[in-house]
Amino acid sequence: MSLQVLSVASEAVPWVKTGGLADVAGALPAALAPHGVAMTAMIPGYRDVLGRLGKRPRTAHKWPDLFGGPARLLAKDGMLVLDAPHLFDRPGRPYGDDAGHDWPDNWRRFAAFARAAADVAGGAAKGLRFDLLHAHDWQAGLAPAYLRFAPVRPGAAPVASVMTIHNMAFQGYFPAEIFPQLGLPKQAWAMDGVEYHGGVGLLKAGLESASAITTVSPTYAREIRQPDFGMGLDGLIRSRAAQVHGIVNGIDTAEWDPARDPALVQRFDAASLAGRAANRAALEAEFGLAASEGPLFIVVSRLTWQKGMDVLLEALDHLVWLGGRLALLGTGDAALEAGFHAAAARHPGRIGVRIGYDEALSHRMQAGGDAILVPSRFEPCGLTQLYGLRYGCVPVVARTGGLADTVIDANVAALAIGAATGIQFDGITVPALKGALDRALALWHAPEDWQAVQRAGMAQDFSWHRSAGAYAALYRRILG
Ligand SMILES: Nc1ncnc2c1ncn2[C@@H]1O[C@H](COP(=O)(O)OP(=O)(O)O[C@H]2O[C@H](CO)[C@@H](O)[C@H](O)[C@H]2O)[C@@H](O)[C@H]1O
Repeated sequence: MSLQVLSVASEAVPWVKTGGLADVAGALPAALAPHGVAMTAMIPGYRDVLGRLGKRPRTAHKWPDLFGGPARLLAKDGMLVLDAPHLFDRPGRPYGDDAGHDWPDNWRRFAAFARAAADVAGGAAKGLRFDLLHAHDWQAGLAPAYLRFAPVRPGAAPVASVMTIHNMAFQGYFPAEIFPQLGLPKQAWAMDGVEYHGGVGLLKAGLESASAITTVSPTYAREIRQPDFGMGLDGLIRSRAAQVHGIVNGIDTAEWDPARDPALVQRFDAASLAGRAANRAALEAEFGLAASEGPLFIVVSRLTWQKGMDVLLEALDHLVWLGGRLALLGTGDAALEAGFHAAAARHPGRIGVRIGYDEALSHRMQAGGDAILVPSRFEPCGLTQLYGLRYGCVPVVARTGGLADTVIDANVAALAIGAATGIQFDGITVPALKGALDRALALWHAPEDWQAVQRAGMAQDFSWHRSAGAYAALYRRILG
């Protein structure tokens, strides 16, 4: 019989997405099915999600009072949605208002979500049975802690859990005053419980309590043992090193398939790379860029410090000087948004900027761009370089985290054996990035090498199959 796993995440495609977590949480259930794992995803009932649930979802469970109001568990198409209007039915975004301020009650919203998930995994909802709970990021971090410290059925065999870190920078840290309201027993207030630097750490609680920890690439799993990357939790990661696993993300190869993608002006594959030209011309028109002999770089990213966007800004004059152009799509820090607008004004026809979130445009950019820039300071896995590889858009990436694990640098040896798939550089500094751009231009001016790199990237298998198998094996190991 299949293993029954409850996946608990604050976002999942196609329902709600602010970043890569949604891609992964959305893809895992289908990816795990061939490995004998029946995964059910549980997400919060944000207003948009409820609006799109359609008619007559089944009510699978009710809580008369879940952290201050009634709540229901809705089941629809194999997915579970926590309908708790006092926590999730409001305008704005999943974690904050439209102006970008976090909701002040985020601790309560996600403690309730985690409590409900632990209840469901523990067998509270009639007809739903689970062998294991898989929690993603801080928003689900308390779920393993509830299973450990306050199970719905005290005395029953504890439900096993996995805690996945998609980004160590977001830890869900709240003041100590919330602790008495979490419904956890006193012994949970401990170094190896939820206490963290005198407050409550939601991700920390999950990392201490889960049966195993995963992160989304082997290199990041190693990096977070170091203070620079562990961001305060490196000691914990070192102490649990035997239970920490790096499993690289896959991508949805049906959604991201240049031979079938409905968003593209012209579809193509590795044998018909010339088909990219029409996509490139369309992209130039869309971004107001002048045609040129040089490569068209793209960026699809949150505009943040993590993504090295401040460093990129400082390298843009060099990029243009080299004969390159840039089309950028992203949202994030106001100062960075303003900086990219200013760069576009300084280099009309050379730099085009679109501030916003646009899924279809991101597909057109991967199809029409020549190279994608990912100069992240840290990157647990990264998905946009994987989309780039699949679309023949050569990744130029920092050698960190999942970027180090998924791109093969076009050094002389790798080029000689046809293995190179992109360009990597060390250290997120302006000179290092400029050096990478110099190398990209040199490769661009050797068209045979460039195309070999494109084709080698497109030949890689980044489907979920292997990684889903690794998750399935981990679940089985935990359950003995
Ligand atoms: N303006 C925009 N318009 C359209 N689409 C946009 C967009 N900005 C971003 N995206 C899309 O959002 C996703 C971002 O995923 P990433 O993995 O690159 O980073 P993120 O930091 O969000 O995820 C975290 O979790 C994921 C999943 O584990 C890790 O890969 C990653 O390293 C970690 O930081 C991609 O699908 C990208 O195409």
